[in-house]
Amino acid sequence: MTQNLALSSDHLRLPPHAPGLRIGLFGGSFNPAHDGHRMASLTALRRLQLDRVWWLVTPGNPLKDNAALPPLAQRVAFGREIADHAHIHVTGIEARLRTRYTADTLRALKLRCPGVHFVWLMGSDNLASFHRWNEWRAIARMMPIAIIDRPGSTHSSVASPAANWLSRWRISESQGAALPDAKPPAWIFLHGRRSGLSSTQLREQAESD
Ligand SMILES: Nc1ncnc2c1ncn2[C@@H]1O[C@H](COP(=O)(O)OP(=O)(O)OP(=O)(O)O)[C@@H](O)[C@H]1O
Ligand SMILES: O=C(O)c1ccc[n+]([C@@H]2O[C@H](COP(=O)([O-])O)[C@@H](O)[C@H]2O)c1
Repeated sequence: MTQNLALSSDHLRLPPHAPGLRIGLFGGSFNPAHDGHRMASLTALRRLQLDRVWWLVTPGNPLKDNAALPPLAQRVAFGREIADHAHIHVTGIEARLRTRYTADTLRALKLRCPGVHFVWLMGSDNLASFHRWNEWRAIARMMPIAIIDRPGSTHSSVASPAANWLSRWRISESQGAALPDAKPPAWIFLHGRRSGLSSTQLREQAESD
């Protein structure tokens, strides 16, 4: 079988999609998934008027030590239990795409899903370190971005090098519904109900039990 056939859309088992749909892409280690991920997804669904959010459970964040990362299938299965929502699809698609860097994943998804209005979603802690990601400016040119506020990183994120570079393309929070149709670069910072939950905290709790 050729590489192309191996990577055909059917084989990739992408969640249902169609031209015109508005889909938020929420990448993460999900080690483990928690209610903060769910709350952030619900905020994005509502405020950006998305049709779906796909959780892209990474085989391994390229900037993290993944030696102790549980298997992808386990993190996806638990993610599905936590998400428990008709409009949130939890997938390990990066393993099937054989991509690790977000820029490569987004390029591959755009190619395979023509006409879909994708938005990259991330918590504010990730905006604070976004300038360390591979091809981060290219990511911002590929699709609109929505940042979801998270306790502990509100100020560091908006003062970060990436936020500084992106500042001229920031749209007002009241314009969330327009973001999925906006020509990138375009981004928004969503404030609202926040969750202080983190996977680190849950792993530490599990270790001390
Ligand atoms: N409580 C939260 N509120 C908003 N966004 C969150 C929250 N927790 C995680 N996120 C976002 O979800 C995405 C995936 O995060 P990840 O799976 O690394 O969870 P985490 O809790 O940050 O994990 P860890 O503590 O191991 O770093 C990231 O964009 C992250 O910013
Ligand atoms: O592409 C990169 O360089 C890159 C660097 C750091 C993180 N990411 C992605 O950011 C998402 C959040 O990662 P994490 O581990 O903070 O949940 C996840 O999809 C990672 O693959 C991507």
